[in-house]
This record gives sequence, C-alpha cells and structure tokens, in this order.
Amino acid sequence: MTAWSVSGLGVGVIVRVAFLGPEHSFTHMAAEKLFPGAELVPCNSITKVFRLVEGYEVDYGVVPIENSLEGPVGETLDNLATTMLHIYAALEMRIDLVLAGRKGAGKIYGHPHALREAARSLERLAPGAELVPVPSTSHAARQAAEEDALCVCSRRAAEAYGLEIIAEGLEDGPNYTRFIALAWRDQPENAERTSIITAFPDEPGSLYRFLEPFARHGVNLKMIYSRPIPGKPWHYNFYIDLEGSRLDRHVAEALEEAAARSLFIHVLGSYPVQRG
Ligand SMILES: O=C(O)C(=O)C[C@]1(C(=O)O)C=C[C@@H](O)C=C1
Repeated sequence: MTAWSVSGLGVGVIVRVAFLGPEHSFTHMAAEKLFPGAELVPCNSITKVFRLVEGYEVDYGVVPIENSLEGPVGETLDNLATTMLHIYAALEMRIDLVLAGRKGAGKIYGHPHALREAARSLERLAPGAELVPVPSTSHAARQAAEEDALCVCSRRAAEAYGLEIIAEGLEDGPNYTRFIALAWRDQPENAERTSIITAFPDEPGSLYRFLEPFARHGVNLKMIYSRPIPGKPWHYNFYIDLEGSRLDRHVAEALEEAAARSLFIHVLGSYPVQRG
C-alpha cells in the first residue's frame, strides 16, 4: 500500500482518481501529475468520469476542459452545467502529438481535438487519408494497433501500443490543454482561479451590466465561453473564469453584485492551477 496524502486526507489513505482513458491518454498523464501515487481508474468517456465521482466510486475525476488551439471541450462544459461537483484543481500541460502506425494506411484515428490540432500536418503527411474520430488519443492508438492503421496520439501511447512513430511535432503551433480535477469540494484557501456558470435575460445590455462589477473591483477575467442550453434553442449559458479566490474580498463583492444582474450564478469552485 503506497503512502499518499492530499490536503484534507491523511497520509496512508489511497485516493482513487477516474480519468478519460484508456491508459496513456494525455488525461492519464494529467491525472498522474495532479495525484501522484493515486490509484487511477480509466473511463471510456468524460461523462463516465463525472458519474464515477458523483456516485462516490472514486474520490476525484480528471477531464480536459480547454485546448489552446481548439478551444473548449463541449462534453466537459455540458456536464459542468448540470453536476453538483466542484473544480478542485487544474493543470495546464503541453501536448506533443505524433503520427504513429503503418505508413501509407488509409485511416487515421484520433480524438477530434487532436485531429484538429494537427490538421495542417496531416494534410501534408497523409493527404486523402480518412480521419476517424474516437473518444481519446489512447483509444486511437489502441484502435490503430488492432487494425494496422494510423493514429494521432502521444509518444507514450504509440510506444505502449507498439506503433511505429512516423512523424513528431504534428501540432500547428504551441499546444496546451487545461485539465480539471472534479471533486465534491473546491480549494478556496489555496486558489488562483474561480470558475462560474451564469446566464442573462435576453435583453440589450445584460452582458455589459453583468461584467461591470468585475471591472470596477479589478477582477481579471481569464476565459469566457457561451454554450447553448440543451432544450432551449438560442439560449446560452456563459462559462467564465476569474483570477483569484471566491474568498478574496474583491472577488466576493464582484460576484455578489454580478449575481443580482444575472438569472443565476453557479460557482463551480476556486482552485489552484498547476503548470507543466
Ligand atoms: O486525453 C486525451 O488523450 C484526449 O484524447 C483528450 C484531449 C482533449 O480533449 O483535449 C486531450 C488533450 C489533447 O488536446 C487532445 C485530446
């Protein structure tokens, strides 16, 4: 039994962490960095990771939320809109993609984000190949090994599934993905960032009025995305990341004033951000 400690849990407690798998996905590497020594549980979808944490089958879950080239991960944002879980921590990690498998094969498996991140290189290296989306980069490597095809994945996944590496550095520019750890609590005492979900009445100036308190209290916004609300065509939830903790006075005051100018504010959590 490995001794392991995370703030709030004692040494000697083994934590269980679900991640988007199978083994050797980028999310697997992120889970290893966020929870060294933990027991890691692969899941075949992001939604499954949420369900395992919600069902108390694991202590934490790790999922991708945003890529610096391709933007937000829709499945993660949609689950955040309905879950009672919080964001406990985040990790920004560099993503280095390789093309691996049998040279000249007509099919390239990949996670849709990874295929887009490598779009220009793939056009050059394998023009005319069929791009086949699968749930993760390690799933792509496993599938390519089974079918003697090609895939876009990490060097580690290519090696683990016995694939020949045909090209490295496929990404179209500096490529980073932010991963989040989900839990039943956040870490406001130790936080660099706060994430919220909100929505506004469909009337002129509502977004402008909502943002004003953040400007006045000097709260820096780090990210803002809107996503359609399922079942309500042309209505949107807004996902906003702020610098600071919900316990910081200027953040708390801005949130309280902004809440009065929106339909609701759901605070997903205040949490530390790890890099590398
Ligand atoms: O974790 C993986 O390997 C994934 O396939 C997921 C994911 C993502 O959704 O962003 C993670 C990192 C890369 O940006 C490409 C794909």
